[in-house]
Amino acid sequence: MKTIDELLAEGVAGKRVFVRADLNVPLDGTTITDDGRIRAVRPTIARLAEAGARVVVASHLGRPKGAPDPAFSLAPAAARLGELLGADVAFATDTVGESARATVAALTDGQVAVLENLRFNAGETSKDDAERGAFADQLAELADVYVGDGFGAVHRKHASVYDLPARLPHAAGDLIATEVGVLKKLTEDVARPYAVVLGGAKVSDKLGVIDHLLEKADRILIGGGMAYTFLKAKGHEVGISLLQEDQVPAVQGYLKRAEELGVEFVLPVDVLVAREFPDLRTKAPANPTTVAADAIPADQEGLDIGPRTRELYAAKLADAATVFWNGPMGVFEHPDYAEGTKAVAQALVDSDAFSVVGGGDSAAAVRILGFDENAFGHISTGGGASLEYLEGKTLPGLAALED
Ligand SMILES: Nc1ncnc2c1ncn2[C@@H]1O[C@H](COP(=O)(O)OP(=O)(O)O)[C@@H](O)[C@H]1O
Ligand SMILES: O=C(OP(=O)(O)O)[C@H](O)COP(=O)(O)O
Repeated sequence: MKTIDELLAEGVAGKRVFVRADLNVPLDGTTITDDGRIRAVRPTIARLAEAGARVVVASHLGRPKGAPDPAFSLAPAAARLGELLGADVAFATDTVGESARATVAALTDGQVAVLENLRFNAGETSKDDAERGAFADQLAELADVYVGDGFGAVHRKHASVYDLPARLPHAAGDLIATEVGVLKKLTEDVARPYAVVLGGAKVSDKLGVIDHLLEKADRILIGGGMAYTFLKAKGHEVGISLLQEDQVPAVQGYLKRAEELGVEFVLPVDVLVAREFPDLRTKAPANPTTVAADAIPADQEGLDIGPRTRELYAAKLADAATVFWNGPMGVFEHPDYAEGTKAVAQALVDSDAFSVVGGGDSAAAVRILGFDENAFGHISTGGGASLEYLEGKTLPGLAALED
């Protein structure tokens, strides 16, 4: 892959450089609750701008349905990027339309613009090659050079990630270079015991990676929304908790194979439950109750691991030499459900293990809950992306950057 250093050596002054970033930051209304992903890509954008490029930054935010939706606007992220760069950042109110074309045409050397959310266009995520290609053609008109630096999205075969770099001279940004450098070590030479902690809400996306992790990890700890499909697979009722019913047979297969391979699966022994999902805006008290993991009431939802599970997980992480963690243990955005995630973060801080925390929300959780980023081996901007990298899969957004 061509690096930013090589690109700068060739000269970018006056060129329109398209930077595919991952500015998918957590928002409370229009307030960014954690700007880690913007800070992570800032150096690449700054270096290009300082070298006189006309930088066109593009990203997705959330999962809008292929049409404009103000709740998923990138305007707050563009404003924050401007603050971090200490420069005016222009914002196009569409992605490939009149506003984008005019905004890019008005850029002078060294200036930065952000386009509106790529996923406001159905072509971005389409499974149809022609539809994605047509959108990539429109994006290609806005740039002379492509820089891939949205590590969190490199596992997505999307127009801006996969099809666009095929249409323009391309290079990998500094963030992708750093992320791949750290994760590569975990695939080559991992100190044991190697523990993997999985949680979060993107259950269907991430259950599949377990199949491969069984070959790599010594211990797999399951929490967050992921836990309930496992508890169901063990024959327990999970009430109205997040459940991937169609994956239950696959999970039963993982549990069986783990036993055969001598991989230890650690599941919650107790959970915090409530009748309703908490209000994340008002943070009104949720008054959860603690129940055994095999006694979740039919009308209640599991929203965090319980106190006995916190202790169990801390003990299972204490003697690990390597830990990879993706996915919060509970709905950490609400204080009543943050203790499980805090306990795992604290266990990593306390242990001597080399720890990698990956994922937009997991990385945000660690910072929002007050932990020092430097207490972890590496905080990755990608959850699904790093899991699929560790799985050994060819990631579309990395393959597309090869020479
Ligand atoms: N038991 C649960 N039920 C529903 N959502 C959960 C549960 N536990 C955690 N979550 C949610 O998971 C989200 C993060 O999941 P995910 O996107 O998979 O992680 P990451 O961004 O770190 O890869 C958080 O917003 C959190 O509130
Ligand atoms: O947040 C992201 O991934 P992550 O939650 O796995 O870290 C990326 O921005 C990718 O988003 P997507 O999972 O909607 O494609």
